[in-house]
Amino acid sequence: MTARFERIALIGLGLIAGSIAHAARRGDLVGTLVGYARSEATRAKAAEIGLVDEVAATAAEAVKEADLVILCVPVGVMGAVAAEIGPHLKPGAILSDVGSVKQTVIDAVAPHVPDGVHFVPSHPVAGTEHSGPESGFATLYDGRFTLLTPPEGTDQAAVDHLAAFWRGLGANVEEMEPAHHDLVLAVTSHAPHLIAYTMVGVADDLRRVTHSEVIKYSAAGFRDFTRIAASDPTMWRDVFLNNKEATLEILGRFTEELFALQRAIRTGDGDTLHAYFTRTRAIRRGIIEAGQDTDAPNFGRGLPPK
Ligand SMILES: NC(=O)C1=CN([C@@H]2O[C@H](COP(=O)(O)OP(=O)(O)OC[C@H]3O[C@@H](n4cnc5c(N)ncnc54)[C@H](O)[C@@H]3O)[C@@H](O)[C@H]2O)C=CC1
Ligand SMILES: O=C(O)C(=O)Cc1ccc(O)cc1
Repeated sequence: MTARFERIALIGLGLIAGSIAHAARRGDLVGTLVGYARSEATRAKAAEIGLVDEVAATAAEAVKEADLVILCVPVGVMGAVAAEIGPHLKPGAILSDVGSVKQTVIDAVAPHVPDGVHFVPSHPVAGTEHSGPESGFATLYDGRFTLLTPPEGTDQAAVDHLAAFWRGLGANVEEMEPAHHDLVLAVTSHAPHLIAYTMVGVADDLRRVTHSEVIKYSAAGFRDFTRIAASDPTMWRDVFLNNKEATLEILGRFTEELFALQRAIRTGDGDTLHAYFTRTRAIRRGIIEAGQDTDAPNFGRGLPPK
């Protein structure tokens, strides 16, 4: 199965599209890259830095003749963009997206996909807190997962072609049910982002009492929170509004556990705290042992011998 496409259109030209462009060129996976973004300033910047071969004046213009179209816009506007480009998609083309939420995106996009166009939703589980056309880089997807969530009955050749493309970009590819994807991501990404936003907000409130000490004495954990809390506000507003149920479910459980630990602290119940932290430490070690933390210093080598 070839991983290459002759003409790829990227709608939205930020971190994720930019990284696809760089990685596709690195892997010689594309003939011509065409791009479109809503703002004139973003289109001008993309043209200036040569992010794509052609910058189109409209989304409809961008997708004409493209064999692969990838929607790289915030989750909340996927449906509107699909409505705009739907009538202009080439028969036989693959339409995909990179949204962090899958079920609502599928519900919003699918009605605008004409017969003969194959809709294969995807989610690269890789990113940074940066956004915009200059933030992309070729290695973003290396060794990371991209999850494909094709609706039932999707053309298998189209799924295989898109999977081969993502592998060419450096990713490991797996398929998942959309609703399951949204629950998993609520636990591993969406709820943690909300917690980071909250923690940084609390620290900012405290700063008025402690002056600059909150920033000055930030330990590594809090610095990571500030990095995550610097992520794009539009993108994350849309993630929460579109993965409402799963995120609320996980946050409900989170607050219950938090209350239990709060109580253990108040009552001096060290056994509960120690048992809890022992369990969570084992989870982290399990991730490293399975070789699944590509950022860990010992990635791929497991834990040092005991
Ligand atoms: N940032 C991250 O770490 C990750 C983001 N994603 C998903 O990827 C998508 C894009 O995110 P980023 O590249 O980070 O965002 P970004 O903010 O860097 O880029 C978004 C782009 O979409 C354009 N845009 C916004 N509304 C538009 C519209 N109505 N029509 C045309 N263009 C429009 C903007 O001009 C910008 O070029 C989002 O759906 C996000 O959930 C997925 C994985 C990781
Ligand atoms: O920067 C981080 O720590 C991230 O968590 C990146 C990220 C953000 C959104 C996604 O849907 C997937 C990955």
